[in-house]
Amino acid sequence: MTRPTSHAPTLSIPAARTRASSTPDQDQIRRAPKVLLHDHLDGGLRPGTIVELAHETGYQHLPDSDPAKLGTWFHEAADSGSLERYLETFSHTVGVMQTREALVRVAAECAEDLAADGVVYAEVRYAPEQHLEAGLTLEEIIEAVNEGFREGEHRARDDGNRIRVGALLTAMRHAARSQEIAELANRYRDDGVVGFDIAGAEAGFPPTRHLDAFEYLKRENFHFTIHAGEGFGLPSIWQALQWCGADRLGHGVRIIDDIRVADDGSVELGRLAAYVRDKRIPLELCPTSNLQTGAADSYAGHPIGLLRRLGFRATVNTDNRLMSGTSMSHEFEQLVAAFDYTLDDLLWFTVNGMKSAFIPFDERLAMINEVIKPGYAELKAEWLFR
Ligand SMILES: O=c1[nH]cnc2c1ncn2[C@@H]1O[C@H](CO)[C@@H](O)[C@H]1O
Ligand SMILES: [Zn+2]
Repeated sequence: MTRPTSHAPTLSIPAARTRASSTPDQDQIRRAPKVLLHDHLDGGLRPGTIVELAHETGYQHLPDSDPAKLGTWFHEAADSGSLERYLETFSHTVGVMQTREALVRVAAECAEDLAADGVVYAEVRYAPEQHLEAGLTLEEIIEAVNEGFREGEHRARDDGNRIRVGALLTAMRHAARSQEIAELANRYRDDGVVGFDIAGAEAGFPPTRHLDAFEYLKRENFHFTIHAGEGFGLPSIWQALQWCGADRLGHGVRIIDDIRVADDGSVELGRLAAYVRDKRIPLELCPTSNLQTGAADSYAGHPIGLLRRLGFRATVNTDNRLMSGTSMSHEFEQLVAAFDYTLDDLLWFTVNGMKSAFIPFDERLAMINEVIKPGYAELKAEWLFR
């Protein structure tokens, strides 16, 4: 009697696991479904569009009229190490975004560009009060941007890319229009606007200056995020959460100041950091932008590595694609290079982003289960067909 030869079928299992979770390449990162919660409309224009709009609208102050050189100018000027100087560059983008046509175009191209980069859900913010110079009303501005987003979504679909874009209305923290902008955000909540934000220089302009606006939004059961913990540290984060009641933190990267890592590698969270982690407060982290404004030194040294390990609700974002010469794919590429992240890590950040979005829960869940997870599952199986 011959005994059947025994094979070792388990051999292929660890190999499959290793390959499925190996380092994603550039093309996979681009095709991976991505979620973007923190992107400024006036920080993401195509350089060629700025040049054309400047010509059409008579804007005379551009530092360069060659699109490639202009793109480089933005990147270099924003690379100053200071948030205040970084923000000065916005005068040129805001300068060419003063007409209805310009706003529609910029918003449409924004949606198209994000979709081409594999972003499936984005919340894009801008400050309506900065687009009043040529006589548009705040309502006309909001409607023009909404129209542009819808147009961009359609054009993306024609190109085979699916994206959904919601607007966040920002009030400038040095100004005094936050109540008015908050009311407008609430008024347009069923028409393209998903939340509210404050932005601009942080030091010297604490979020409590705008407490009325935040309390109003809370009474209306609406959503808001607050730029905090970028140009200023823990007190700003604390106010944003405990006085103003922010749903998310724009950046929030300086929460790292409340985390102590001992020489033996043990980690201790201060009360605020523990609150942020335990209450699952989403952090809209923007690595490249932080390098430019001095909030972090290098990708490898960026707090996102530790925050991810500690299980904070960390999300990855672009902030300003033009000023930072970045995209969601570029942010992910840098993190993969710095932290050796796998597709599973990128999926984790993406699901965190979608969980933290301001659209209804059932829609977030459907995005996660029907778009994001299947997208990553497909990428993870690709090695089988190579
Ligand atoms: O990272 C940032 N921190 C604070 N403010 C910002 C940042 N990026 C852009 N803005 C400001 O937000 C306005 C509306 O989009 C921009 O005009 C810019 O002044
Ligand atoms: Zn920002």
